[in-house]
Amino acid sequence: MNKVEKPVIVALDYPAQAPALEMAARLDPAKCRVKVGKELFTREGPAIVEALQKRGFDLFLDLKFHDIPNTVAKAVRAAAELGVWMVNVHASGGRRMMEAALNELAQVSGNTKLIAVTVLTSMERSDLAEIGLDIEPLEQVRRLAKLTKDSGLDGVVCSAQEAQMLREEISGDFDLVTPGIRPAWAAAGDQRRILTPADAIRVGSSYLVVGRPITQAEDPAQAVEAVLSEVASV
Ligand SMILES: O=C(O)c1cc(=O)[nH]c(=O)n1[C@@H]1O[C@H](COP(=O)(O)O)[C@@H](O)[C@H]1O
Repeated sequence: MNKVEKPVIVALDYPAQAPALEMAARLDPAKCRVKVGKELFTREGPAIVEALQKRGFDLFLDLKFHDIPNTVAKAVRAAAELGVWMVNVHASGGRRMMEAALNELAQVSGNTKLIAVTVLTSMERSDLAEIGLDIEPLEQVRRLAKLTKDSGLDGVVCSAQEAQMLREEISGDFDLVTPGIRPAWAAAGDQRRILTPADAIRVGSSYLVVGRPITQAEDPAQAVEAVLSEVASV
Protein backbone atom coordinates (compact mmCIF):
# COMPACT_ATOMS: atom_id res chain seq x y z
CA MET A 1 0.00 0.00 0.00
CA ASN A 2 1.29 3.44 -0.90
CA LYS A 3 -1.10 5.77 0.83
CA VAL A 4 -0.31 9.45 0.41
CA GLU A 5 -1.82 12.60 1.78
CA LYS A 6 -4.66 13.97 -0.38
CA PRO A 7 -4.63 11.28 -3.09
CA VAL A 8 -7.44 12.75 -5.20
CA ILE A 9 -6.50 15.01 -8.12
CA VAL A 10 -9.55 16.56 -9.77
CA ALA A 11 -9.06 17.08 -13.53
CA LEU A 12 -10.34 20.57 -14.33
CA ASP A 13 -10.99 19.88 -18.00
CA TYR A 14 -12.68 23.16 -18.91
CA PRO A 15 -12.30 25.43 -21.94
CA ALA A 16 -11.86 28.64 -19.96
CA GLN A 17 -11.13 30.18 -16.59
CA ALA A 18 -14.72 30.96 -15.50
CA PRO A 19 -16.13 27.40 -15.41
CA ALA A 20 -12.84 26.07 -13.99
CA LEU A 21 -12.96 28.54 -11.12
CA GLU A 22 -16.67 27.88 -10.58
CA MET A 23 -15.86 24.20 -10.12
CA ALA A 24 -12.86 25.01 -7.90
CA ALA A 25 -15.15 27.10 -5.69
CA ARG A 26 -17.20 23.97 -5.04
CA LEU A 27 -14.12 21.98 -3.98
CA ASP A 28 -12.08 22.07 -0.78
CA PRO A 29 -8.29 22.45 -1.24
CA ALA A 30 -7.83 20.59 2.06
CA LYS A 31 -9.52 17.53 0.51
CA CYS A 32 -8.19 17.37 -3.06
CA ARG A 33 -5.64 18.68 -5.52
CA VAL A 34 -6.44 19.93 -9.04
CA LYS A 35 -5.06 19.30 -12.52
CA VAL A 36 -4.87 21.87 -15.31
CA GLY A 37 -4.27 20.51 -18.79
CA LYS A 38 -3.46 21.71 -22.27
CA GLU A 39 -6.79 23.25 -23.28
CA LEU A 40 -7.30 25.38 -20.18
CA PHE A 41 -3.64 26.41 -19.94
CA THR A 42 -3.38 27.25 -23.64
CA ARG A 43 -6.39 29.53 -23.37
CA GLU A 44 -5.74 31.12 -20.00
CA GLY A 45 -2.00 30.76 -19.36
CA PRO A 46 -0.35 31.26 -15.96
CA ALA A 47 -3.33 33.33 -14.73
CA ILE A 48 -5.41 30.19 -14.16
CA VAL A 49 -2.53 28.57 -12.26
CA GLU A 50 -2.17 31.62 -10.04
CA ALA A 51 -5.93 31.91 -9.45
CA LEU A 52 -6.18 28.28 -8.32
CA GLN A 53 -3.08 28.51 -6.15
CA LYS A 54 -4.48 31.64 -4.51
CA ARG A 55 -7.47 29.55 -3.49
CA GLY A 56 -5.10 27.13 -1.78
CA PHE A 57 -4.96 24.29 -4.30
CA ASP A 58 -1.91 22.16 -5.04
CA LEU A 59 -1.78 22.17 -8.82
CA PHE A 60 -0.68 19.49 -11.26
CA LEU A 61 0.24 21.24 -14.53
CA ASP A 62 -0.43 18.47 -17.03
CA LEU A 63 1.28 19.71 -20.20
CA LYS A 64 3.12 16.46 -21.04
CA PHE A 65 6.24 18.07 -22.46
CA HIS A 66 8.05 16.14 -25.20
CA ASP A 67 10.89 17.81 -27.14
CA ILE A 68 14.68 18.02 -27.23
CA PRO A 69 16.29 17.97 -23.77
CA ASN A 70 17.09 21.69 -23.57
CA THR A 71 13.59 22.79 -24.60
CA VAL A 72 11.86 20.45 -22.17
CA ALA A 73 14.22 21.39 -19.34
CA LYS A 74 13.43 25.10 -19.79
CA ALA A 75 9.69 24.42 -19.98
CA VAL A 76 9.84 22.37 -16.76
CA ARG A 77 11.75 25.21 -15.16
CA ALA A 78 9.05 27.69 -16.21
CA ALA A 79 6.40 25.43 -14.65
CA ALA A 80 8.37 25.08 -11.43
CA GLU A 81 8.79 28.85 -11.26
CA LEU A 82 4.98 29.11 -11.28
CA GLY A 83 5.16 27.10 -8.06
CA VAL A 84 3.15 24.12 -9.30
CA TRP A 85 3.03 20.99 -7.16
CA MET A 86 3.56 18.60 -10.08
CA VAL A 87 4.51 18.78 -13.77
CA ASN A 88 4.98 16.08 -16.37
CA VAL A 89 6.87 15.05 -19.51
CA HIS A 90 6.58 12.09 -21.89
CA ALA A 91 8.93 9.29 -20.84
CA SER A 92 9.34 8.42 -24.53
CA GLY A 93 11.38 11.64 -24.83
CA GLY A 94 14.16 9.51 -23.38
CA ARG A 95 16.70 9.49 -20.57
CA ARG A 96 18.65 12.58 -21.63
CA MET A 97 15.47 14.63 -21.86
CA MET A 98 14.26 13.50 -18.43
CA GLU A 99 17.65 14.01 -16.77
CA ALA A 100 17.98 17.49 -18.29
CA ALA A 101 14.55 18.38 -16.92
CA LEU A 102 15.45 17.06 -13.48
CA ASN A 103 18.75 18.99 -13.43
CA GLU A 104 16.97 22.19 -14.36
CA LEU A 105 14.37 21.58 -11.67
CA ALA A 106 17.12 21.22 -9.08
CA GLN A 107 18.10 24.83 -9.75
CA VAL A 108 14.65 26.18 -8.85
CA SER A 109 13.59 26.60 -5.25
CA GLY A 110 10.50 24.71 -4.12
CA ASN A 111 9.77 21.05 -4.53
CA THR A 112 7.82 20.57 -7.71
CA LYS A 113 7.37 16.88 -8.48
CA LEU A 114 8.42 15.72 -11.93
CA ILE A 115 6.68 12.68 -13.37
CA ALA A 116 6.54 11.04 -16.79
CA VAL A 117 3.69 9.71 -18.90
CA THR A 118 4.27 6.10 -19.98
CA VAL A 119 1.61 4.92 -22.46
CA LEU A 120 -1.60 6.96 -22.69
CA THR A 121 -4.67 5.11 -21.47
CA SER A 122 -6.25 5.76 -24.87
CA MET A 123 -3.63 3.66 -26.69
CA GLU A 124 -3.99 -0.01 -27.51
CA ARG A 125 -1.63 -2.54 -28.99
CA SER A 126 -2.66 -1.61 -32.57
CA ASP A 127 -1.84 2.06 -31.93
CA LEU A 128 1.63 1.11 -30.70
CA ALA A 129 2.17 -1.13 -33.76
CA GLU A 130 1.38 1.82 -36.05
CA ILE A 131 4.16 3.86 -34.48
CA GLY A 132 6.63 1.01 -34.83
CA LEU A 133 6.30 -0.56 -31.39
CA ASP A 134 5.32 -4.17 -31.88
CA ILE A 135 4.76 -4.93 -28.19
CA GLU A 136 1.99 -5.04 -25.63
CA PRO A 137 1.16 -1.71 -23.96
CA LEU A 138 1.94 -3.33 -20.58
CA GLU A 139 5.47 -4.14 -21.74
CA GLN A 140 6.02 -0.61 -23.03
CA VAL A 141 4.74 0.80 -19.73
CA ARG A 142 7.20 -1.45 -17.88
CA ARG A 143 10.13 -0.24 -20.00
CA LEU A 144 9.26 3.44 -19.77
CA ALA A 145 8.56 3.32 -16.05
CA LYS A 146 11.95 1.68 -15.40
CA LEU A 147 13.65 4.32 -17.55
CA THR A 148 11.80 7.04 -15.64
CA LYS A 149 12.90 5.60 -12.31
CA ASP A 150 16.51 5.24 -13.53
CA SER A 151 16.42 8.86 -14.70
CA GLY A 152 15.58 9.93 -11.14
CA LEU A 153 12.04 11.26 -11.61
CA ASP A 154 9.38 11.08 -8.91
CA GLY A 155 7.00 8.75 -10.70
CA VAL A 156 4.83 8.00 -13.70
CA VAL A 157 1.34 8.48 -15.09
CA CYS A 158 -0.08 5.08 -16.01
CA SER A 159 -3.31 3.16 -15.99
CA ALA A 160 -4.22 1.72 -12.58
CA GLN A 161 -4.36 -1.62 -14.36
CA GLU A 162 -0.58 -1.45 -14.66
CA ALA A 163 0.03 -0.37 -11.08
CA GLN A 164 0.42 -3.83 -9.57
CA MET A 165 3.01 -4.88 -12.14
CA LEU A 166 4.96 -1.64 -11.55
CA ARG A 167 4.89 -2.06 -7.76
CA GLU A 168 6.33 -5.56 -8.20
CA GLU A 169 9.08 -4.39 -10.57
CA ILE A 170 10.06 -1.00 -9.19
CA SER A 171 11.04 -0.69 -5.57
CA GLY A 172 11.28 2.39 -3.39
CA ASP A 173 9.51 5.69 -3.44
CA PHE A 174 7.81 6.07 -6.81
CA ASP A 175 4.51 7.85 -7.44
CA LEU A 176 1.96 6.08 -9.61
CA VAL A 177 -0.49 8.71 -10.84
CA THR A 178 -3.48 6.95 -12.34
CA PRO A 179 -6.37 8.28 -14.46
CA GLY A 180 -9.24 6.08 -15.66
CA ILE A 181 -10.78 5.97 -12.17
CA ARG A 182 -14.47 5.18 -11.95
CA PRO A 183 -16.33 4.74 -8.67
CA ALA A 184 -19.10 2.15 -8.94
CA TRP A 185 -21.71 4.97 -9.05
CA ALA A 186 -20.11 6.81 -12.02
CA ALA A 187 -20.43 6.29 -15.78
CA ALA A 188 -17.37 4.94 -17.58
CA GLY A 189 -17.84 7.39 -20.48
CA ASP A 190 -14.98 7.18 -22.98
CA GLN A 191 -12.54 5.59 -20.54
CA ARG A 192 -11.79 1.96 -21.31
CA ARG A 193 -9.33 0.55 -18.81
CA ILE A 194 -11.00 1.63 -15.58
CA LEU A 195 -10.68 0.74 -11.91
CA THR A 196 -12.61 1.87 -8.84
CA PRO A 197 -10.79 4.16 -6.37
CA ALA A 198 -10.51 1.37 -3.80
CA ASP A 199 -9.14 -1.13 -6.32
CA ALA A 200 -6.67 1.43 -7.70
CA ILE A 201 -5.26 2.08 -4.22
CA ARG A 202 -5.23 -1.65 -3.47
CA VAL A 203 -3.01 -2.37 -6.49
CA GLY A 204 -0.59 0.44 -5.69
CA SER A 205 -1.78 3.77 -7.12
CA SER A 206 -0.50 6.78 -5.21
CA TYR A 207 -2.67 9.50 -6.72
CA LEU A 208 -6.05 9.13 -8.45
CA VAL A 209 -6.80 11.51 -11.33
CA VAL A 210 -10.58 11.87 -11.40
CA GLY A 211 -12.44 14.15 -13.78
CA ARG A 212 -16.08 13.75 -14.74
CA PRO A 213 -17.20 11.52 -11.83
CA ILE A 214 -16.48 14.55 -9.63
CA THR A 215 -16.96 17.55 -11.95
CA GLN A 216 -20.27 16.29 -13.35
CA ALA A 217 -21.64 15.14 -10.00
CA GLU A 218 -24.56 17.08 -8.58
CA ASP A 219 -22.45 17.78 -5.50
CA PRO A 220 -18.73 17.68 -6.43
CA ALA A 221 -17.53 18.10 -2.83
CA GLN A 222 -19.65 15.17 -1.77
CA ALA A 223 -18.27 13.12 -4.69
CA VAL A 224 -14.72 13.86 -3.45
CA GLU A 225 -15.81 12.68 0.03
CA ALA A 226 -17.24 9.50 -1.47
CA VAL A 227 -13.97 8.75 -3.27
CA LEU A 228 -11.97 9.51 -0.11
CA SER A 229 -14.10 7.21 2.00
CA GLU A 230 -13.62 4.42 -0.55
CA VAL A 231 -9.87 5.00 -0.35
CA ALA A 232 -9.96 5.05 3.46
CA SER A 233 -11.71 1.67 3.48
CA VAL A 234 -8.73 -0.04 1.83
O1 LIG B 1 -2.24 12.59 -18.06
C1 LIG B 1 -3.44 12.39 -17.76
O2 LIG B 1 -3.95 12.99 -16.82
C2 LIG B 1 -4.17 11.34 -18.49
C3 LIG B 1 -3.38 10.36 -19.07
C4 LIG B 1 -4.00 9.24 -19.64
O3 LIG B 1 -3.31 8.32 -20.11
N1 LIG B 1 -5.37 9.15 -19.62
C5 LIG B 1 -6.17 10.15 -19.09
O4 LIG B 1 -7.41 9.99 -19.07
N2 LIG B 1 -5.56 11.27 -18.57
C6 LIG B 1 -6.39 12.41 -18.06
O5 LIG B 1 -7.11 12.03 -16.91
C7 LIG B 1 -8.35 12.75 -16.86
C8 LIG B 1 -9.45 11.75 -16.74
O6 LIG B 1 -10.70 12.39 -16.70
P1 LIG B 1 -12.06 11.57 -16.52
O7 LIG B 1 -12.07 10.48 -17.58
O8 LIG B 1 -13.14 12.61 -16.74
O9 LIG B 1 -12.04 11.02 -15.12
C9 LIG B 1 -8.41 13.64 -18.12
O10 LIG B 1 -7.94 14.94 -17.77
C10 LIG B 1 -7.43 12.96 -19.05
O11 LIG B 1 -6.84 13.88 -19.93
